[in-house]
This record gives sequence, structure tokens and C-alpha cells, in this order.
Amino acid sequence: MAAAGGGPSVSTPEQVKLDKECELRVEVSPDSSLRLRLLSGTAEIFGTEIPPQIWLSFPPSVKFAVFTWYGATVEMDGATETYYTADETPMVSYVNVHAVLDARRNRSKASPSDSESSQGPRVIVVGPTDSGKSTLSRMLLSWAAKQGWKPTFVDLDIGQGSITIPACIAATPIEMPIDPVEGIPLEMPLVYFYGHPTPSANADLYKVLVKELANILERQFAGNTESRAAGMVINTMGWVDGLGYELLLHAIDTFNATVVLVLGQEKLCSLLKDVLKSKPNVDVVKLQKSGGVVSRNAKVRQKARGHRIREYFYGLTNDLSPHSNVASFSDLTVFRVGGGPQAPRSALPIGAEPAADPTRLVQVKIDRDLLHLVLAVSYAKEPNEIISSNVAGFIYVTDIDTQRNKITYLAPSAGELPSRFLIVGSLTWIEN
Ligand SMILES: Nc1ncnc2c1ncn2[C@@H]1O[C@H](COP(=O)(O)OP(=O)(O)OP(=O)(O)O)[C@@H](O)[C@H]1O
Repeated sequence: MAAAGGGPSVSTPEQVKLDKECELRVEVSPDSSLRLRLLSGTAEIFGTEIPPQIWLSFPPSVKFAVFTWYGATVEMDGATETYYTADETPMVSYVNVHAVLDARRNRSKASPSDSESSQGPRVIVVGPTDSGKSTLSRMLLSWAAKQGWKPTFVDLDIGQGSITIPACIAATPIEMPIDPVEGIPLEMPLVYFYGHPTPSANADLYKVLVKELANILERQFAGNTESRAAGMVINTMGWVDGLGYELLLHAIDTFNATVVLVLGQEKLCSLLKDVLKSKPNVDVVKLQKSGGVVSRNAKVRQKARGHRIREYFYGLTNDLSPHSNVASFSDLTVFRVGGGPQAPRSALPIGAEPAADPTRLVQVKIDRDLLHLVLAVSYAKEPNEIISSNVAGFIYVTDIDTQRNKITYLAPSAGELPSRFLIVGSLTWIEN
């Protein structure tokens, strides 16, 4: 049961004592940051242990929980929207899943590297929006990293992903427990740009990119027994009906998932159990949603997407300095994937509607329509490699001068872009 805490806001430092297996749930004020430190005992934030006595500074609006297995006292300083302690959490069931995965990783490590059993668990976390998928993924990854594994995190959530900016799917190895404030390290993620924050914009393209990502990871695993044994944790979108469900099945199949963790929905769990019963090597496990998961409406989600883009360019605490660069139109080539009809109407039988080819590459004229869009810089060497190539990073178009044929854009660093090939979708951002 959730117990009321010290009130909705903290202004002076306040100490909170937590009993064993309890958690302190905090929503930081939207207007200011909050500091928190561990005074005694041991505690973790989403699977990562908090160091004793060191103040951690959480940015505005962040929602998190401090959980303790054996009891702890923490101190908070700053403003919160709300905070309370809870003694009912699903953490024991989550850590039990971790223990099973850990045993599987050990078995895989002990198997000959060419046998099928050398592949560690491939876990996919599914469930409706706001069921705690990202949070559970994070815990499983951090607990595994704490044991010395380097599992691969795959994020297929193009709306609220946690590896890079929205409208992308991405993967990255997790070598250390995930920092409670900074989140997933951004060193060298493998990123594919889908271009839209919703899969219905071009579901076929989404599937193609999921397949590309899975193929690359498969190749990497073939040459790396350590990451192969550590396996992967795959986070998914919260759309679980209709097309969303179809895309979930596609992801389970494409990544050859061996464990499907279903959060917070009986119906989805029983549907998946039924459809996957022909695959004896796939376990479908239902897990309880945490009462601490905070629901976010469409407006909040959109705002969160804007924050992620800002964070990409400026850093979590404004610690990065992006550069404003100017290029001639002729230096860059912009493509859209899936644009335009496949064949002109005149070439079709009477009455037939032209169908859009979802993976057709269309060169886009550089004009003011690109203003305020976020574009991906492709690693492709040739245009025909664009769909199958991952991206180096992103730029944000801040000005288009059609008189001088110049484009001004924000990029993480100064200098020439790693490639002249850019991809545009519908991802916009208004910098403020
Ligand atoms: N136990 C908890 N206490 C406090 N906040 C929590 C807890 N668990 C999750 N949250 C917060 O709730 C929000 C939603 O959780 P999360 O992102 O894991 O859900 P999700 O199912 O992945 O959402 P989406 O459907 O958007 O992908 C996040 O801000 C997260 O930090």
C-alpha cells in the first residue's frame, strides 16, 4: 500500500526513512531541480545502487523511485510535485526474473561458442503505454551490468525511447549500471532513423529498420561470445492493439526473442501465450505493473520528445555546445523514405489508386518546408544504401535562405558533416 510521505513538496532538506523492500516515489517539480542523497543503508534507483553521501541532482519533471532491499535513509533538498513512500512494489518478482536470466547467461557462457545454447536470453518487454516497460528494461540491464555482463539494450520505442532522440530505433551495449540521473550512455549507439514518432506513418519502413538492426546485432553476436551470452533486453512501444500488436509480433520474431515479459495487461499476455505456444523456446511471463509508474498524456509525451531533442544538442544540464553551421544547398542531398506514389495515375488501370511505396527513396528539394525539422545524417556512401544504413547523428534546420541557396543548421559539433546524405521525416522541434 502507498503511504503518504512528507507532503507534496520539499523546500528545506528533508530526511525520509525507508523500511526494507519499500520505495520512495518522487516527481520533481516542473520548475526546479531536486537534490537527493543516501544518508545510511543501501538503496537503488531503477536497479543502480546510489553511492552513499553524494548529492544526486535530478532535473525538473523527472519521476523516479528510490528502492531499498534492506532499509535506508535518504535526504531530499529542493521542490517536488509529489513524493510518497510505498511498501507494495513488484520488485521481488522483477529481481526473480533477473535471477533466472542470470542463470541462463551463465549456462550460455559455459556452452561451446558455436552451439545455439551459447546465445544468452533475448528478453523483450511489452505492455501498454505507461506500464513501466522502460523502467523494467533499465533495471534488468543495470542488475546484469552489476554482475559484470554487458547486455545489449535495444529500444524500439520511437515515441519515448531512451537511447537517442525520438523517431529512431537504436541499440547499445550496457557496460555499467545505468546512471540514475544521466540515463543510458550515449557513446556509440547503433541508430536507425525512422523519421516519425508514430509507427502508423510508415509501418513497413519501421519493420524494415527493425530487421536491419536485428541483422547487424546478429552479426555482432556471432563474433563476440561475451555479448552473445549476455543477451539483449528489448524495450517496445506502448501500442499493443491492431497494428501495434502486429509490430510486437514482428519484433519478437525478428529478434528471436526467448523471453517475453508482459507488463500490466492480462489480455495481451494471454494473446501472446496463445500465439507463441508453437515456439517452446519462448517463455511468456506476466509481470505486475508497479503502482509508481506515472501516466503521461499526449501533451506530456510530446513535451518529453522535445526535451530529448534538446538534450541531444545541449546536454542534460546544458553542458554541450552545439554549433550553428551554414552549408550551400549543393553540399547536401536530402531524402525522404516512402514519399510519393509508386506509379503515376496515368500508368494505372482505370479506377486504381496509386499506392505509396513505403521504402521508396525520394530526393527532397531543399526549401523552407525543411525549417524546424530534425534531419538524420546517414552513414550511407551511396543513396541506395540509405535505408540499410545507420545514422551518424542529427541536425536541426534553423534557417533556409532561398535567395543565397544556403541552409543554416544546428549540429552537435562544428565542421563538415560526416556525410552529405540527409534523411527527413516528420520530426519537428521548436527550440526555446
Ligand atoms: N516505481 C516508480 N516510482 C516512480 N516513478 C516511476 C516508477 N516506475 C516508473 N516510474 C516513472 O513513470 C514513468 C513511466 O514509466 P516508463 O517510462 O517505464 O513506462 P513505459 O511503459 O516505458 O512508457 P511508454 O509506454 O511511454 O514507453 C517514467 O517517468 C518513470 O520514471
